[in-house]
Amino acid sequence: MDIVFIKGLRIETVIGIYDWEKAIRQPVVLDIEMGTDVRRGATSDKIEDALDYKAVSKRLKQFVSESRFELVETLAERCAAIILEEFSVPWVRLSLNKIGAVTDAEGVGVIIERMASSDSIGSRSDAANDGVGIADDDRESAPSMSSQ
Ligand SMILES: Nc1nc2c(c(=O)[nH]1)N=C([C@H](O)[C@@H](O)CO)CN2
Repeated sequence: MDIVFIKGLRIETVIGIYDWEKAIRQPVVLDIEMGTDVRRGATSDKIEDALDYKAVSKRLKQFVSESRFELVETLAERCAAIILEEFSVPWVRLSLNKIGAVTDAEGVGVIIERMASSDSIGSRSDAANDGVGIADDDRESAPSMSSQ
């Protein structure tokens, strides 16, 4: 199996077990590996035949930034479920790092590995690759190299 990955996806969210944490937004960083077969996309050279890491990133940014959970475990499980179900990924490994949560630690969090249930494999949903909700970040032209 091949892997499409997303590394260092930083998203602000409401997360934590303490009352003060429920009143602020904190960053979490996701590292994701998604099992796939890249040969179809490599053969056609078309994004329709590939697992679109940008579409996955966009969906997770939307979900995580709007979510409110106490445990990193819960947020990680929900993100993995979105990847498996909405993008027809058969296997995912997801690391969720709550950076800054523990003084003197680079990060804390969870790493989970999940597989899709056998009846959902192969039933790719529309959300996976239909370009839903294209935002400014989804421009087809190259981003400006200007620093302003
Ligand atoms: N296994 C976990 N342990 C802890 C969590 C968590 O989500 N999972 N959360 C906290 C607090 O919210 C902490 O991050 C605040 O600094 C403590 N332990």
